Amino acid sequence: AFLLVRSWGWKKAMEDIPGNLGWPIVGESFSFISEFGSPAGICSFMINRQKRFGKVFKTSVLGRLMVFMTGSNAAKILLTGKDGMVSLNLFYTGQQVLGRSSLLQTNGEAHKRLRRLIGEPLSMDGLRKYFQFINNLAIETLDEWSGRTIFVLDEASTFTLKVIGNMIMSLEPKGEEQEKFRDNFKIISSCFSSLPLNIPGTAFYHGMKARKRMFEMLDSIIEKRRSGEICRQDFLDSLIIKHNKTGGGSDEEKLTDEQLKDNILTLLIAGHDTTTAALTWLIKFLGENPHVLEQLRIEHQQIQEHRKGENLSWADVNNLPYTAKVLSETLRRATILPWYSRKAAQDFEIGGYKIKKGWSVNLDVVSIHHDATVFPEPNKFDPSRFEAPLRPFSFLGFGSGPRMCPGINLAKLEISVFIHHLVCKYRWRCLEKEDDSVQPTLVRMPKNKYPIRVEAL
Ligand code: HEM
Repeated sequence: AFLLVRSWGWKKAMEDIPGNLGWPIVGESFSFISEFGSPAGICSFMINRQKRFGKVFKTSVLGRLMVFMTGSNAAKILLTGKDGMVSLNLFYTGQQVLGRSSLLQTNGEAHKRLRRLIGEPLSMDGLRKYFQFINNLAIETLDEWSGRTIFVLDEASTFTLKVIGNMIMSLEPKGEEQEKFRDNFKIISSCFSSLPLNIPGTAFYHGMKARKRMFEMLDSIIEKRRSGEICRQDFLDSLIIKHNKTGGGSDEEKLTDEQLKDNILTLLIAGHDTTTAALTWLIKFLGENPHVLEQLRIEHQQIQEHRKGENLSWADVNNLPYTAKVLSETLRRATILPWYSRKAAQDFEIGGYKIKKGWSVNLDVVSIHHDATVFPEPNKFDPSRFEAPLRPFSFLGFGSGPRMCPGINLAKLEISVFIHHLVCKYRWRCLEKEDDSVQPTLVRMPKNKYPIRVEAL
């Protein structure tokens, strides 16, 4: 009765917001699910409603009343608004998969504390020790591409999973443990956007089973680390040694086993698909824009000439101005996370619209990244847009504010190293005609997985 009364009250409060709340209870869930599979993927639902109602509209999906809005003012309020005004909004499946202690499900002081603990090993200093592993893995991976036809998306996925598996828990890139880790991770990741039906046969059911297996694997690794049987200087060790509840020191800085495991899974999920998608789009955009590829190649070949055949160094990777612009333009043009979702924790107002506590508010980032007043000819791939400083909140590739991506340095490192070896040693041609269709997933990725034929230069 409470839910019905509340829902009726909200519907009334939403009267001034354009849009359609669909059928009672199910709302517009069926359209949302069916439009997922269209060429524009998850964005299709939003774009179609914007055509009918404008950039601000309401809807109801999977039992949630939602408002979509866009613009730098809305971005500023939603992403950096005063403490406790909004929280991150995950669908039920995401909440169950990541666990209640996940960074994505904590707010306020608890969130700040977790960010601090996680942020340390992901800082530039903390990442330095993984550079050699990433460099060697990029060289090996690309060696295997040469003379073959490959799907970039699949290969990028294997590369980024090996990097993050090694960084977090020193997993070897080959072998039985890597295979098991990969299989479980794939099942968990694909259930993330599935329907919340936990019954045998469904993706969600398989995902939760795979999560259990992944946690058993983590338990056994944590046990070995604690007993001193194995000691590695990786992400897991840094959290176990400094922050585990069984160790000494103040409890303020400690993590329970549940927090440890939920957050390792959170980093895997949040860091894998995003970096895979970014690397794949970047290679695709380079293939479609030969003049950008040429300019990028010059930046990387200059490093090679300068080092006279010696390997890429840590200092080189941190000084790649054109590569940084190419990555930003990739994230703008592809906008791999099309909207950032928040739940109002109190009543507030944006652009004259009254938002009530409990509503979901989605910030449409696609429109922000394609605003022709900031990015003329928005569909053109042009890294020179990032030469001059941009208006605040006009580029949100890694988000902004307290929830800004903590994996930004790792993502940039992986992508820069990989691209260095790719453009210095190889050329490639796409085996299909240009197509911007995307997969039916939350993170936007090319539908055709970008099939290419690779040759040594
Ligand atoms: C190119 C690759 C990546 C992109 C484009 C990306 C993008 C983003 C964006 C836009 C957000 C903020 C979303 C929001 O405000 O709702 C975010 C948050 C997050 N990202 Fe990334 N990310 C990338 C790589 C990574 C990596 C490698 C990791 C981990 C190792 C990671 C971990 C996270 C986590 C844990 C959050 C949540 C932060 C919080 O709630 O405080 N990301 N990412």
